Amino acid sequence: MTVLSLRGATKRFGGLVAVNNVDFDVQENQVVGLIGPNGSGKSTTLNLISGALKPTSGTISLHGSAISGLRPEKITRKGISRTFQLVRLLPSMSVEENVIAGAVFGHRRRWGHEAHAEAQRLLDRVGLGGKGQLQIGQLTYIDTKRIELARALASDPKLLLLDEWLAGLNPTELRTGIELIHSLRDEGRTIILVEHVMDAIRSLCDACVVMSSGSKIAEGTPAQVLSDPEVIRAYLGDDDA
Ligand SMILES: Nc1ncnc2c1ncn2[C@@H]1O[C@H](COP(=O)(O)OP(=O)(O)OP(=O)(O)O)[C@@H](O)[C@H]1O
Repeated sequence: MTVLSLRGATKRFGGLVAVNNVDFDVQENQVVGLIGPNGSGKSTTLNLISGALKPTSGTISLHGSAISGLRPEKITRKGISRTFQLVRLLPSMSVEENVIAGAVFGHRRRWGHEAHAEAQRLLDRVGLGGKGQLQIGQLTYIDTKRIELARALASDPKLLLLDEWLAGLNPTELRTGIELIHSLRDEGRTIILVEHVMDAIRSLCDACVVMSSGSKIAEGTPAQVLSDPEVIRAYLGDDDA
């Protein structure tokens, strides 16, 4: 079953076309990698899906209903939740309170004791068990990424958007992170990940969409797209061509 469809999705910033007429579908329970060189439009595409930005033209549908143009909180309530490339947390709140904020405002809204219990479960899940009472400023970078994931999961999303969530992790943490994403898929979630870590793309993704200069240039399994000459050219640049 198709969870998400982009048709002609386009975003202009003045004269710059950051996302140019992009089409792709994401099937239920798939992990889809959105890859491409720096500045190719991946984060902007995630922003169009999550509602942080409105498309200039084109349509984005969730389970067949258009969501393009809806406000981000409406889209979250419909079951899409995300992490940000630059971690965004509420610095004056504790770790647990940040996760509870996700539960209160999300798709599946929880309050009081239920929100607290769920926050504890999610903190355990992402490897932050016992750290719920710490302040955000006391955490390492990696732990802030873990909280972002717990906060995104607190709304019980059907579709999870991960924007370079694995960036900056050391090899051991990367293995743990990849296992964590696998386990999220195993519990029935659909995931789109923007990622530069190719080992993660190879081991996690059922399908990849490759972008370059705002356009989709390839689509297929990781093995297919990563051996596609146009994709290799886009990553390496045309200088040696
Ligand atoms: N708010 C904005 N205003 C103007 N230009 C923008 C804005 N956001 C992104 N851009 C431009 O749109 C293009 C695509 O940027 P985007 O961040 O989507 O690329 P990306 O593929 O996610 O890159 P990276 O891998 O470096 O994160 C870039 O040229 C960028 O400078």
